[in-house]
Amino acid sequence: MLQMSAIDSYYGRSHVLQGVALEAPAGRITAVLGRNGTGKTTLMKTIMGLTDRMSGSIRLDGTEIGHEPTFRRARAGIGYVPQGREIIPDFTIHENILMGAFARTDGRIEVPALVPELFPYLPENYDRRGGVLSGGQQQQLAIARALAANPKLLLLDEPSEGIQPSIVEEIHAVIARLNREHGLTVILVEQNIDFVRAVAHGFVMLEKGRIAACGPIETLTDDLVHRHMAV
Ligand SMILES: Nc1ncnc2c1ncn2[C@@H]1O[C@H](COP(=O)(O)OP(=O)(O)OP(=O)(O)O)[C@@H](O)[C@H]1O
Repeated sequence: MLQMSAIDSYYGRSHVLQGVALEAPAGRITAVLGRNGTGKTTLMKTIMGLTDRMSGSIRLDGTEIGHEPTFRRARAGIGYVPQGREIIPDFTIHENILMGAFARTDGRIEVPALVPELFPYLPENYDRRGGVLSGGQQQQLAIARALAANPKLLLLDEPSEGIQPSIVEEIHAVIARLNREHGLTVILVEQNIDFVRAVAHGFVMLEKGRIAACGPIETLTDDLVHRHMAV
């Protein structure tokens, strides 16, 4: 589905990703791991075209998209749930979800059928403003907004960050369902190794902007986790 090779990515003069390669096969969950500040969010932003500059190749189903503007990447089928969620606080739940639908190519500005099924809270509270929701509700909303674009590849940047544990489990269950029942390909930045081992098929481990290790999830050893993730 997505193949990145020889990726260098920059913010101004800051050279963050250095020679990164990643393969996210269709129908699979690929986890992006590593310590804070090592470039995980930059990797997601690079896929969306949101860093200042990059070189290298990003192919989506064989088509080079690495030099396309962000909106074309969204239209090509990449949904993005950013770190911190970036909900528009003054927009209602309904309006926030519909924002995602503008990336659809068929012009259907509507809430996808999947949303009430996965997140019943959202349609029951369409008129509430995004800014008054809890962290967990905002995360649900951010995922619903990404789904409204009908993506084939979903990028999730630390979806459990800053959310109370009981809600984290719900979010994790939704991610597993989106992949297993709905066939969505996922790239997931996640610190919870137990969850990663339970749902992911493959991983890349970043260290200071480079790939320190990658492979099938069975090869994510405790040693690798301790070496590259322990503080
Ligand atoms: N907008 C920016 N301008 C300049 N440097 C940035 C910018 N955003 C991030 N960086 C730098 O790039 C490096 C990688 O940051 P990034 O946010 O990708 O890491 P991360 O692995 O996602 O960390 P975290 O888990 O804390 O989110 C860090 O050194 C950070 O300071």
